[in-house]
Amino acid sequence: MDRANKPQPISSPTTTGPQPQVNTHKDRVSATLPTGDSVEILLYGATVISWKSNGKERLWVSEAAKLDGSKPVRGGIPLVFPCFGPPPKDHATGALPQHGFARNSHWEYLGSSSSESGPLSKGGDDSVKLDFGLSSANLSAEAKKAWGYDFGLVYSVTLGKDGLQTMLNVRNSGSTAFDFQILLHSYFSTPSITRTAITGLAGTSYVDKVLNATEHTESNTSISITGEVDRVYKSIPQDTTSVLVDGKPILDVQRDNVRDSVLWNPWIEKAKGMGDFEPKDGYQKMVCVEVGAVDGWQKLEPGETYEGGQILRAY
Ligand SMILES: O=P(O)(O)OC[C@H]1O[C@@H](O)[C@H](O)[C@@H](O)[C@@H]1O
Repeated sequence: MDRANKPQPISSPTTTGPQPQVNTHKDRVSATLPTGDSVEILLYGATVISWKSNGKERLWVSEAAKLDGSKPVRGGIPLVFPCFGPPPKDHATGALPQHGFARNSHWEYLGSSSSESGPLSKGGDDSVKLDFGLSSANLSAEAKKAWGYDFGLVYSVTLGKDGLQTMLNVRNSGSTAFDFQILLHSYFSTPSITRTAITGLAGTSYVDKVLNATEHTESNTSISITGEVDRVYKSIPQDTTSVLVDGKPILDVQRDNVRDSVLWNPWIEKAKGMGDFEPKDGYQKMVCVEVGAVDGWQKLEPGETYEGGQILRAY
């Protein structure tokens, strides 16, 4: 599929040269580059549960997160598909749980491809791409009953020396068109929420779920988080949303073929209400910037594919 404005990939994996290290375990896959940067993905939900760059963990995962497949992971990068939030009851996704079934389905590891174009000291662009698949054929009976379309998802997680790319490819493999939404529900780690700001959303309209889903326009070039935040920014003109600490960027989140983003921090009361959110003051150490296509629905005709995702760059 050709896309206008397709960002440069973080590196281009080839099949030649020595391979970065990939380890597969019963319930997860991890990869490490010669730089020491690493990524770990749980097969349950194809949830990225760790991304280390320059020696630092960049994702926040609750200490009480369930990693045993009993519920979606509270932290990392859960995948939201085919509906975001509680689905409208009169929609084809209406019988699905909040955020759909992708984050609580068992995905298949499809394999890896990697590259090493030169020594790191000379700027080699080592990268490794890990692919995960989920299709209607291996969906739980419950999810199948609630959303009976034929589909194939391939989720590609590419770790490069310059960042992490996560892309979801959706294919309609049936004979009926379907509507869907996607969202990469990334929980980023920050040393202190009071020192954190978000940029790259100015001038964008958003739905504020904390204020009865009313619509507003973002007037701040730099957004501080001083209480519960749950906003859906729509059709964002800028490509990149950044997380800053003490005024300096620690992370860029670049949208690829998706135009919306959710900004979420549960703050004190909501964190208290979530059994799997620990420590309770952990809201001070995380912020969710969730890129996706959640304003309205994407429609896929039989045989069509859609691809969208993000490139994360850490500083
Ligand atoms: O508790 P869940 O289902 O993981 O959802 C967490 C949050 O996810 C965000 O994407 C939603 O905008 C919030 O409304 C929601 O509370």
